[in-house]
Amino acid sequence: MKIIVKDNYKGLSRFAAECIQKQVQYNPGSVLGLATGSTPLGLYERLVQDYKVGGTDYSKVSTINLDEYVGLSKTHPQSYHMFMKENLFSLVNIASRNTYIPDGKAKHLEEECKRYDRIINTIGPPDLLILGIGENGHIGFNEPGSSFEGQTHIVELKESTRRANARLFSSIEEVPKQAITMGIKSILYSKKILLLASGEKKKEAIGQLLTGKIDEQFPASALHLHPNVTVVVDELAYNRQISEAITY
Ligand SMILES: O=P(O)(O)OC[C@H]1O[C@](O)(CO)[C@@H](O)[C@@H]1O
Repeated sequence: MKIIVKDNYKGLSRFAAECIQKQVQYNPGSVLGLATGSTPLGLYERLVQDYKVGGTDYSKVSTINLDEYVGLSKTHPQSYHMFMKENLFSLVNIASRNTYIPDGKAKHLEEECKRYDRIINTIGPPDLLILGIGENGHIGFNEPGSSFEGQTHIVELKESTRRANARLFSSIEEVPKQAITMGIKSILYSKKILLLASGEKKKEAIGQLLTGKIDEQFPASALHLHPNVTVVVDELAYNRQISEAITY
Protein backbone atom coordinates (compact mmCIF):
# COMPACT_ATOMS: atom_id res chain seq x y z
CA MET A 1 0.00 0.00 0.00
CA LYS A 2 1.33 3.36 -1.02
CA ILE A 3 0.43 6.57 0.81
CA ILE A 4 0.45 10.01 -0.78
CA VAL A 5 -0.10 13.11 1.36
CA LYS A 6 -1.38 16.27 -0.34
CA ASP A 7 -1.50 19.71 1.28
CA ASN A 8 -5.23 20.05 0.99
CA TYR A 9 -8.46 18.79 -0.55
CA LYS A 10 -7.81 20.64 -3.80
CA GLY A 11 -4.44 18.94 -4.25
CA LEU A 12 -5.94 15.55 -3.42
CA SER A 13 -8.75 16.05 -5.94
CA ARG A 14 -6.34 17.18 -8.65
CA PHE A 15 -4.11 14.15 -8.08
CA ALA A 16 -7.08 11.74 -8.24
CA ALA A 17 -8.39 13.42 -11.41
CA GLU A 18 -4.97 13.07 -13.05
CA CYS A 19 -4.94 9.34 -12.21
CA ILE A 20 -8.30 8.88 -13.95
CA GLN A 21 -7.29 11.02 -16.92
CA LYS A 22 -4.01 9.12 -17.39
CA GLN A 23 -5.87 5.81 -17.12
CA VAL A 24 -8.42 6.82 -19.78
CA GLN A 25 -5.81 8.38 -22.08
CA TYR A 26 -3.73 5.20 -21.85
CA ASN A 27 -6.76 2.96 -22.40
CA PRO A 28 -9.81 4.79 -23.83
CA GLY A 29 -12.00 1.72 -23.14
CA SER A 30 -11.13 1.69 -19.43
CA VAL A 31 -13.57 0.47 -16.81
CA LEU A 32 -13.71 2.88 -13.88
CA GLY A 33 -15.11 1.93 -10.49
CA LEU A 34 -16.69 5.01 -8.94
CA ALA A 35 -17.69 6.17 -5.47
CA THR A 36 -20.18 8.69 -4.15
CA GLY A 37 -20.14 10.76 -0.94
CA SER A 38 -18.53 14.14 -0.32
CA THR A 39 -14.93 13.04 -0.84
CA PRO A 40 -14.92 12.46 -4.62
CA LEU A 41 -16.88 15.66 -5.37
CA GLY A 42 -13.70 17.70 -5.93
CA LEU A 43 -12.33 14.99 -8.20
CA TYR A 44 -15.49 14.95 -10.34
CA GLU A 45 -15.51 18.75 -10.47
CA ARG A 46 -11.93 18.70 -11.72
CA LEU A 47 -12.70 16.06 -14.38
CA VAL A 48 -15.60 18.17 -15.61
CA GLN A 49 -13.54 21.40 -15.69
CA ASP A 50 -10.75 19.74 -17.64
CA TYR A 51 -13.21 18.06 -19.99
CA LYS A 52 -14.75 21.43 -20.85
CA VAL A 53 -11.40 22.78 -22.00
CA GLY A 54 -10.90 19.93 -24.41
CA GLY A 55 -9.56 17.26 -22.13
CA THR A 56 -10.07 13.54 -21.96
CA ASP A 57 -12.53 11.66 -24.17
CA TYR A 58 -14.82 9.38 -22.11
CA SER A 59 -16.92 8.05 -25.00
CA LYS A 60 -15.52 4.51 -24.71
CA VAL A 61 -15.31 4.39 -20.90
CA SER A 62 -17.55 2.17 -18.76
CA THR A 63 -18.27 2.88 -15.11
CA ILE A 64 -19.38 0.62 -12.28
CA ASN A 65 -20.52 2.31 -9.08
CA LEU A 66 -20.06 0.85 -5.65
CA ASP A 67 -23.46 1.20 -4.09
CA GLU A 68 -27.00 2.59 -3.88
CA TYR A 69 -29.56 3.11 -1.12
CA VAL A 70 -32.38 0.58 -0.99
CA GLY A 71 -35.77 2.19 -1.60
CA LEU A 72 -34.61 5.31 -3.46
CA SER A 73 -35.62 5.64 -7.08
CA LYS A 74 -33.12 6.67 -9.75
CA THR A 75 -34.65 10.16 -9.74
CA HIS A 76 -34.67 10.65 -5.96
CA PRO A 77 -32.45 13.69 -5.22
CA GLN A 78 -30.35 11.73 -2.70
CA SER A 79 -30.02 8.55 -4.75
CA TYR A 80 -26.53 7.73 -5.96
CA HIS A 81 -27.96 7.54 -9.50
CA MET A 82 -28.84 11.22 -9.19
CA PHE A 83 -25.52 12.05 -7.53
CA MET A 84 -23.57 10.55 -10.42
CA LYS A 85 -25.78 12.15 -13.05
CA GLU A 86 -25.53 15.62 -11.53
CA ASN A 87 -21.84 15.54 -10.66
CA LEU A 88 -20.34 13.66 -13.59
CA PHE A 89 -22.37 11.66 -16.07
CA SER A 90 -24.41 14.53 -17.53
CA LEU A 91 -21.33 16.77 -17.67
CA VAL A 92 -18.86 14.68 -19.68
CA ASN A 93 -19.31 12.41 -22.71
CA ILE A 94 -19.74 9.11 -20.86
CA ALA A 95 -22.45 7.11 -22.67
CA SER A 96 -25.28 6.42 -20.20
CA ARG A 97 -25.59 2.85 -21.55
CA ASN A 98 -22.05 2.25 -20.23
CA THR A 99 -22.76 3.38 -16.66
CA TYR A 100 -23.80 0.85 -14.03
CA ILE A 101 -25.24 1.48 -10.54
CA PRO A 102 -27.28 -1.00 -8.47
CA ASP A 103 -31.05 -0.45 -8.62
CA GLY A 104 -32.22 0.36 -5.09
CA LYS A 105 -35.85 0.08 -6.17
CA ALA A 106 -35.53 -3.44 -7.66
CA LYS A 107 -38.51 -5.63 -6.74
CA HIS A 108 -36.30 -8.59 -5.95
CA LEU A 109 -33.23 -7.29 -4.21
CA GLU A 110 -31.42 -10.63 -4.08
CA GLU A 111 -31.85 -10.95 -7.84
CA GLU A 112 -30.56 -7.42 -8.26
CA CYS A 113 -27.41 -8.34 -6.30
CA LYS A 114 -26.84 -11.32 -8.59
CA ARG A 115 -27.45 -9.17 -11.67
CA TYR A 116 -24.90 -6.65 -10.43
CA ASP A 117 -22.31 -9.36 -9.83
CA ARG A 118 -22.82 -10.54 -13.39
CA ILE A 119 -22.17 -6.98 -14.57
CA ILE A 120 -18.99 -6.74 -12.49
CA ASN A 121 -17.83 -10.07 -13.85
CA THR A 122 -18.56 -9.28 -17.48
CA ILE A 123 -17.83 -5.55 -17.79
CA GLY A 124 -15.22 -5.56 -15.02
CA PRO A 125 -12.93 -5.81 -13.30
CA PRO A 126 -12.47 -2.06 -12.93
CA ASP A 127 -9.08 -0.96 -14.23
CA LEU A 128 -9.14 1.73 -11.58
CA LEU A 129 -11.49 1.90 -8.60
CA ILE A 130 -12.01 5.08 -6.58
CA LEU A 131 -12.92 4.56 -2.94
CA GLY A 132 -13.85 6.82 -0.05
CA ILE A 133 -13.73 5.65 3.55
CA GLY A 134 -16.33 5.94 6.29
CA GLU A 135 -15.35 7.15 9.76
CA ASN A 136 -15.86 3.56 10.94
CA GLY A 137 -13.67 2.21 8.13
CA HIS A 138 -16.45 1.20 5.76
CA ILE A 139 -15.68 0.99 2.05
CA GLY A 140 -18.60 1.11 -0.36
CA PHE A 141 -21.33 0.36 2.16
CA ASN A 142 -19.46 -2.62 3.63
CA GLU A 143 -19.91 -1.96 7.32
CA PRO A 144 -17.68 -3.33 10.12
CA GLY A 145 -18.07 -7.10 10.33
CA SER A 146 -18.60 -7.55 6.56
CA SER A 147 -16.99 -10.67 5.17
CA PHE A 148 -13.93 -10.10 3.01
CA GLU A 149 -15.36 -12.84 0.76
CA GLY A 150 -18.59 -10.91 0.12
CA GLN A 151 -19.94 -10.09 -3.31
CA THR A 152 -22.80 -7.68 -4.01
CA HIS A 153 -25.24 -7.82 -1.12
CA ILE A 154 -27.80 -5.93 0.94
CA VAL A 155 -26.48 -4.29 4.10
CA GLU A 156 -28.18 -2.90 7.16
CA LEU A 157 -26.63 0.52 7.61
CA LYS A 158 -25.10 1.30 10.98
CA GLU A 159 -26.72 4.10 12.93
CA SER A 160 -23.40 6.00 12.78
CA THR A 161 -23.34 5.77 8.96
CA ARG A 162 -26.95 6.96 8.74
CA ARG A 163 -26.10 9.84 11.07
CA ALA A 164 -23.02 10.77 9.03
CA ASN A 165 -25.08 10.79 5.81
CA ALA A 166 -28.13 12.54 7.36
CA ARG A 167 -26.61 15.91 6.40
CA LEU A 168 -27.82 15.29 2.86
CA PHE A 169 -31.42 14.46 3.85
CA SER A 170 -33.95 16.66 5.67
CA SER A 171 -33.87 14.37 8.72
CA ILE A 172 -32.22 11.14 9.86
CA GLU A 173 -35.57 9.32 9.55
CA GLU A 174 -35.36 9.83 5.80
CA VAL A 175 -31.98 8.13 5.48
CA PRO A 176 -32.61 4.59 4.19
CA LYS A 177 -31.80 1.77 6.59
CA GLN A 178 -30.43 -0.50 3.91
CA ALA A 179 -28.18 -0.27 0.88
CA ILE A 180 -26.94 -2.50 -1.94
CA THR A 181 -23.18 -2.58 -2.08
CA MET A 182 -20.45 -4.20 -4.08
CA GLY A 183 -18.82 -6.66 -1.67
CA ILE A 184 -15.24 -6.55 -0.49
CA LYS A 185 -14.30 -9.51 -2.68
CA SER A 186 -15.53 -7.58 -5.73
CA ILE A 187 -13.71 -4.45 -4.58
CA LEU A 188 -10.47 -6.44 -4.34
CA TYR A 189 -11.09 -7.78 -7.86
CA SER A 190 -10.25 -4.27 -9.23
CA LYS A 191 -6.87 -3.94 -10.91
CA LYS A 192 -5.89 -0.69 -9.17
CA ILE A 193 -7.48 1.05 -6.20
CA LEU A 194 -7.24 4.68 -5.16
CA LEU A 195 -8.65 5.43 -1.71
CA LEU A 196 -9.28 9.10 -0.95
CA ALA A 197 -9.66 10.64 2.51
CA SER A 198 -9.90 14.29 3.41
CA GLY A 199 -10.39 16.22 6.65
CA GLU A 200 -9.97 15.78 10.37
CA LYS A 201 -12.96 13.42 10.60
CA LYS A 202 -11.08 10.75 8.64
CA LYS A 203 -7.85 10.99 10.64
CA GLU A 204 -8.69 8.15 13.02
CA ALA A 205 -9.80 5.80 10.25
CA ILE A 206 -6.67 6.53 8.22
CA GLY A 207 -4.49 6.05 11.31
CA GLN A 208 -6.12 2.66 11.87
CA LEU A 209 -5.75 1.68 8.21
CA LEU A 210 -2.06 2.50 8.25
CA THR A 211 -1.36 0.23 11.22
CA GLY A 212 -1.56 -2.57 8.63
CA LYS A 213 -3.67 -4.73 10.94
CA ILE A 214 -6.20 -6.79 8.96
CA ASP A 215 -9.53 -7.14 10.74
CA GLU A 216 -13.10 -7.66 9.45
CA GLN A 217 -14.27 -5.15 12.06
CA PHE A 218 -12.39 -2.54 10.03
CA PRO A 219 -13.43 -3.16 6.38
CA ALA A 220 -10.83 -0.91 4.75
CA SER A 221 -8.10 -3.13 6.20
CA ALA A 222 -9.00 -5.67 3.48
CA LEU A 223 -7.12 -3.36 1.11
CA HIS A 224 -3.86 -4.69 2.57
CA LEU A 225 -4.67 -7.92 0.70
CA HIS A 226 -4.54 -6.10 -2.65
CA PRO A 227 -1.24 -5.56 -4.52
CA ASN A 228 -1.97 -2.14 -6.03
CA VAL A 229 -3.60 0.29 -3.59
CA THR A 230 -2.73 3.97 -3.26
CA VAL A 231 -4.15 5.92 -0.33
CA VAL A 232 -4.33 9.66 -1.02
CA VAL A 233 -4.97 11.87 1.99
CA ASP A 234 -4.76 15.55 2.78
CA GLU A 235 -2.80 16.89 5.75
CA LEU A 236 -5.95 17.04 7.89
CA ALA A 237 -6.68 13.34 7.43
CA TYR A 238 -3.10 12.26 7.98
CA ASN A 239 -1.88 11.55 11.48
CA ARG A 240 1.82 12.07 11.01
CA GLN A 241 2.73 10.94 14.49
CA ILE A 242 0.95 7.61 14.23
CA SER A 243 1.78 7.00 10.58
CA GLU A 244 5.48 7.74 10.84
CA ALA A 245 5.82 5.47 13.86
CA ILE A 246 4.50 2.55 11.81
CA THR A 247 6.66 0.52 9.49
CA TYR A 248 5.06 -2.15 7.36
O1 LIG B 1 -16.95 10.84 1.35
P1 LIG B 1 -17.85 10.77 2.51
O2 LIG B 1 -19.13 11.54 2.31
O3 LIG B 1 -17.16 11.11 3.78
O4 LIG B 1 -18.30 9.27 2.64
C1 LIG B 1 -17.40 8.23 2.86
C2 LIG B 1 -18.00 6.94 2.41
O5 LIG B 1 -19.31 6.85 2.87
C3 LIG B 1 -20.22 6.56 1.85
O6 LIG B 1 -20.78 7.76 1.37
C4 LIG B 1 -21.26 5.67 2.34
O7 LIG B 1 -21.67 6.11 3.58
C5 LIG B 1 -19.35 5.95 0.80
O8 LIG B 1 -20.00 5.90 -0.42
C6 LIG B 1 -18.15 6.80 0.92
O9 LIG B 1 -17.06 6.22 0.34
